[in-house]
Amino acid sequence: MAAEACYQTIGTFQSCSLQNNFNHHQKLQNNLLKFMTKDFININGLSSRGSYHSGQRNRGIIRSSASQTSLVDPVSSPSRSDTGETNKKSSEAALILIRHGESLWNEKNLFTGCVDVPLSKKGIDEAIEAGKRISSIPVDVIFTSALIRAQMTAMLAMTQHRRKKVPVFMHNESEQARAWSQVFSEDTKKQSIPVIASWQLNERMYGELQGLDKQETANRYGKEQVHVWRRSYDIPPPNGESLEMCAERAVAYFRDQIEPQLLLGKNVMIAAHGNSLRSIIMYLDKLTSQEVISLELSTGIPMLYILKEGRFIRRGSPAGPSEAGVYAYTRRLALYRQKLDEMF
Ligand SMILES: O=C(O)[C@H](O)COP(=O)(O)O
Repeated sequence: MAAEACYQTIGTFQSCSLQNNFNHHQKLQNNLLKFMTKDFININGLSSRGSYHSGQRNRGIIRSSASQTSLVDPVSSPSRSDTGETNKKSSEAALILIRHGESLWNEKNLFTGCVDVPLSKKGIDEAIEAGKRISSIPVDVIFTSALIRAQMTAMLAMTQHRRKKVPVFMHNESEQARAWSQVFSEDTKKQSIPVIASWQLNERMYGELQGLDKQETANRYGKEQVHVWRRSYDIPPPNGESLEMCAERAVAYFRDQIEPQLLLGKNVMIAAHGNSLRSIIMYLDKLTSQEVISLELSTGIPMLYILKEGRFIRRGSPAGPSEAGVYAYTRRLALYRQKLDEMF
């Protein structure tokens, strides 16, 4: 089916009120799954410049190797961990990436890097809005950085989640921390989402630029030099990290600690930073070092991937809590959302 007609089908699907018109929804859902096994339209996802921005509808077709065969085969059950099943290897999992909301130093246009500053009021609002946009997508475990702006973003976003599980920070920094933060109720554990903070997901360390005003720095060193420090792949700022160096730690952590969770069928949210996420997206989308330098991430915009049989398929950014189109991406997400509608 032509992409345009498929897009219109999604549009019709979105106009369907999921709560009270299940039969119509089911019929549309089946039709849509049929259509979307061929071409996938990236809704609100990558713009032509390779950036993720809110509210941008992109009718471009993104063909990934997986979507050229079947989009995502319907799976029988919603999130396995929701059904209490053991950690059996699953063929599919959702991955949500969110760059932290605006920080107080973003607001002042200061280089931040690994300096630990909180969100601004706007950043708090962005985090809550991001939470609304992913409120019906399953989350079984959250990874974040050691920096408060990413941690605040994760926690604020989860206040909007419909499943109402409680994110619980894991404290493994010492034996005593682990012992003193234990939970002794299996039921309570089932109603919790572990949050794991690691420095490997921190923003790139900006060295001697940290705390400097970006405009003043351009005035002092020249616009071109600052652009090279900010957006080259392998040239670090003075005594700081290059994107390549940031990618070495962030991608290694993703592959060692996060990807195994996804392969077990766990649905994951990562709340992190512009450059640590750019390096992870470089890995997920198999971007070259040339392609990644033009990738920009807005603060607080969630991005959805589906891991399907070992392949990451980009799904773009859910436009809003009622974005039925997101759930058309895979039957499993649609079933999860239907289960939430029944539960709450
Ligand atoms: O650390 C910072 O200053 C920002 O979060 C990211 O800055 P950049 O967009 O200049 O890499």
